[in-house]
Amino acid sequence: MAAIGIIGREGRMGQAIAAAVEASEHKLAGGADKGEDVAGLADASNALIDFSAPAALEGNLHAAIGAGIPILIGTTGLEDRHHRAIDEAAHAVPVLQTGNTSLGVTMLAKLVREAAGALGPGWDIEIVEMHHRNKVDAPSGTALLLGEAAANARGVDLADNAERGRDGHTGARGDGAIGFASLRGGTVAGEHSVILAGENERIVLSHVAEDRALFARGALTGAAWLIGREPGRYTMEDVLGL
Ligand SMILES: NC(=O)C1=CN([C@@H]2O[C@H](COP(=O)(O)OP(=O)(O)OC[C@H]3O[C@@H](n4cnc5c(N)ncnc54)[C@H](OP(=O)(O)O)[C@@H]3O)[C@@H](O)[C@H]2O)C=CC1
Ligand SMILES: O=C(O)C1=N[C@H](C(=O)O)C[C@H](O)C1
Repeated sequence: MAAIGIIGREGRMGQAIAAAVEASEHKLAGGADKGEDVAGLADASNALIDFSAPAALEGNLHAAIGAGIPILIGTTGLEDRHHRAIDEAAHAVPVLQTGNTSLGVTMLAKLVREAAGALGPGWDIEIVEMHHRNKVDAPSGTALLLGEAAANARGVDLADNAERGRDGHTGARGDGAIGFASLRGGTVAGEHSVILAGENERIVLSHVAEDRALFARGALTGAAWLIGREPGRYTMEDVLGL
């Protein structure tokens, strides 16, 4: 049994994770929200789960390092500097950062990698996502994760090939571009489609999250898996053995 600390405890995901902990063999060490004592929470926990905001990331990593415990980061909207901070922290403690903790999306990313690699850049890739009206970042972390999978399979940098937020007279899509489109509305937990468009045919690979409890269970599985590991940066593929 592990004591789990939740950063962003009062948020939508924080509440779902607390419910997942309640239903598991593990126990809740406590939670922290904006302005609260993350270092103290870390000292009382065997692992931290962070679903809060990018601005909180560096402090949360320091708290995990200070307590010598692993941290799973589900927060999205991260920038390059955040990823550098995660890489640095992973020298000291086990860290898992992912835009999506579900088994289904982890599998989808593998399928995207395989399809994008086999079909080559002649097939255009567009990634469409829809989320609830309160989501604050776009494209979603999952869309970017799927875009990374496609770019890796093609041996290119996503940053150099992404087309985000098209509007107005954009001109034709670039050769080898990976396009993103974001829809927001209602209570949608998370829907992602990766469209591979060739000559007169399309492949559409999709994932539908029916309830955010799914992400909460995945986050708890991941955090528990990290306990006792060597310092390093891990993925959901490592956790799920995919
Ligand atoms: N990886 C995955 O599988 C998933 C990732 N997510 C991501 O998780 C994050 C949270 O999503 P969601 O729960 O819907 O968002 P919410 O806005 O509902 O919750 C965020 C929580 O974090 C708190 N918070 C904000 N800033 C800080 C801070 N500096 N320190 C500590 N706590 C803080 C907020 O408090 P306050 O309201 O006071 O600001 C709030 O309680 C988002 O980035 C989202 O994209 C979501 C689902 C799945
Ligand atoms: O904010 C959300 O709700 C979600 N965020 C994650 C993302 O940005 O991909 C994962 C999930 O789709 C729900």
